[in-house]
Amino acid sequence: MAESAAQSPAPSRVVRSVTVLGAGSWGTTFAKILADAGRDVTMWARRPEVAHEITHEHVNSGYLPGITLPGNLRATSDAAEALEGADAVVLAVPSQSLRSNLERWRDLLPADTILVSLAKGVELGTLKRMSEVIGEVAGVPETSVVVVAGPNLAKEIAQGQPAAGVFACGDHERAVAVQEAAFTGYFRPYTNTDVVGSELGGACKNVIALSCGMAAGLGFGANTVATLITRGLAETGRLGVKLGADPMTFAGLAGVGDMVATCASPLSRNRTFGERIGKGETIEQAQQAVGGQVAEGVMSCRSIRDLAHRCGVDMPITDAMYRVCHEGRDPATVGAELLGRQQKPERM
Ligand SMILES: NC(=O)C1=CN([C@@H]2O[C@H](COP(=O)(O)OP(=O)(O)OC[C@H]3O[C@@H](n4cnc5c(N)ncnc54)[C@H](O)[C@@H]3O)[C@@H](O)[C@H]2O)C=CC1
Ligand SMILES: O=C(CO)COP(=O)(O)O
Repeated sequence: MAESAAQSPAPSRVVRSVTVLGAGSWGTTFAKILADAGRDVTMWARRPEVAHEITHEHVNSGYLPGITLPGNLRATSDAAEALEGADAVVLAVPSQSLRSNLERWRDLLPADTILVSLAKGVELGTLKRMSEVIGEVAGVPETSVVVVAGPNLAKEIAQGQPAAGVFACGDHERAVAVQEAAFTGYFRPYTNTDVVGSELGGACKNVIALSCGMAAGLGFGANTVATLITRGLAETGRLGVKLGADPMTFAGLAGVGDMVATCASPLSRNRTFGERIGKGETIEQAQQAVGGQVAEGVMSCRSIRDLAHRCGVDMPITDAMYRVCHEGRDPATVGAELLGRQQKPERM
């Protein structure tokens, strides 16, 4: 059968060895996917004891308790050793620390390696998307960065539960090469050329997941959550379109897919954080509830709000999350204000 134009062609670039920089929940899970797909994978962990545990005991007990990692997955806390000869380098640290980490790694990156971003956020201050930060720091075109997005709660994928992701890149050949490298029986990656939409989908849904968690914590049910998901998608789409995204991306894995998974799952750190706040806990208590891991939406509600203001885009739910997380406002009062805004048509 002739190959249809819609199918991904066989990659002309082949990714054999991959370095994953960051040994948190998604970094370790993504490394497991690549190792299960037969790649030669080395992880970098900040703490030597974490690297030792991954290599010798095949577990990362702090981030993925109960998960056995493949025997061909090894880790080191020496970034130079981890990066040597990598065909692709996966950046798996939180978005607000990506710049400072990458500045340390920049001179160690192999020439023409494929840079892959797992981070879902918008940088505070610069208001840049992660591929823009990576392009700037690494001195490569931002269009060469492969962005991973979609409904990918780490724990479920680490357990081998079926899921799909989307690998977005302006250079289709690079996206296809990473797609091929991460294709396993349980994880199905698609490609997309809309990097702006894919990155904004991933960053904005964390903020909306905070709001869904708060609604649940306040005792509200499925209608409230569905309303927040749908209107959250509407404000994400408004920002995305203003910044050049394809609106159809928000109907895909990076949009509605990730929005539904994160807003509905008790595994989501953002939703959990929001739920604790809704139940009356402080920011510090909510932070403890996510076990020291990063709930990206807490910082992203500020950067995305600033980006929306700069673009003249109305993002009322994001604005509400900013008021709760950064101005100490009461979630019930902010929720009532959100509901009582000037009435308007659904689509405008
Ligand atoms: N966990 C998940 O299910 C998913 C996470 N993501 C995104 O992937 C990115 C990484 O997430 P996770 O691996 O889950 O994060 P995590 O909080 O589980 O781990 C972060 C890792 O980065 C390292 N790190 C280096 N510098 C750091 C710093 N300054 N502050 C904090 N940690 C630092 C930590 O040691 C740790 O190994 C985030 O942007 C997240 O939104 C995306 C999809 C799924
Ligand atoms: O991005 C994620 C799922 O796609 C993970 O969400 P949390 O960071 O809220 O756990």
